[in-house]
Amino acid sequence: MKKIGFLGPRGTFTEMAAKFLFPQDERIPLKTIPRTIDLAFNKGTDYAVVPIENAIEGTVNVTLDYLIHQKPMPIVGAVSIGIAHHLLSASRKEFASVAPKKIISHPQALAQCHRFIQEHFPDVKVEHADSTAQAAAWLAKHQDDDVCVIANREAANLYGLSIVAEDIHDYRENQTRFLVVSSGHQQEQFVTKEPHVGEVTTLMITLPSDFTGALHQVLSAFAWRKLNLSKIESRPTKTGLGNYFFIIDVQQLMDDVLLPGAIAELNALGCKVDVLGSYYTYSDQLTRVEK
Ligand SMILES: O=C(O)C(=O)C[C@]1(C(=O)O)C=C[C@@H](O)C=C1
Repeated sequence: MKKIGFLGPRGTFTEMAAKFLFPQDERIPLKTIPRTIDLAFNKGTDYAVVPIENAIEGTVNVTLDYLIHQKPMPIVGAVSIGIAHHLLSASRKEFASVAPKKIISHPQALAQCHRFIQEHFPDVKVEHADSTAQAAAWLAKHQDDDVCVIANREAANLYGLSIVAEDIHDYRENQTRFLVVSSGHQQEQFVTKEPHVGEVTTLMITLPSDFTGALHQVLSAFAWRKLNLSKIESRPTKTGLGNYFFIIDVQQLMDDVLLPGAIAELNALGCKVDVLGSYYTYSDQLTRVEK
């Protein structure tokens, strides 16, 4: 049995992702995303499951930055999970009579429900929690009728809270992608019964200095080889204003010819290229049953 660290407590979306890929393994809830990554880095777990990107709100910067700048570890898998947010209260009420003074949740969840909050509770104080389930656990403990939290159905059930508004995320097709990173402790590739839905190699590309047409040249190394890209993102190197690197997802596993050729071409241009991982992707959309 493997040890899988995830952003806890029980009832987070990250737990759903970890359970989907590792239903039989020991899942260990951690308080924050950095702590989840730290424990795997220090070989306290075999794998960490961490959110990386949401369809509405974009990149989970803390995950990306922490993995790149603090604790680099190979990405060995990714899974997309359908995300449905609900408004929860300590006591059962009609939505019309819900009048919280405060709404608590994870910043990503609050951002994904921004329009709902603006429309129904424009003057209510919004407070950040380490995770959606952590906000739910707090409300279960404090039974405060002036507070609502945003979390999933699993958290409502686990912590005995009532759903006072369902599906409050601003866009219907809401999904979050989670990465599986390896402590390098066991074999890097993990085994799952789920069929994979895609293949990705994630590259981090640092340009030598800002030169004209740099991004164009980087992209053409992939384009003429017909290497399909599914994501390109720039993040600050944190070495000074205007210094960026690119994270690029190529839609295939590392091979012997095309990707090494593209990397050699980028190296010849003076770019530094790090392979952050080459892995299968999974999705719960094939198997998910709407509740
Ligand atoms: O708070 C949770 O339940 C999480 O698993 C974190 C997280 C995130 O960081 O994006 C995961 C999925 C949703 O996008 C909202 C929150």
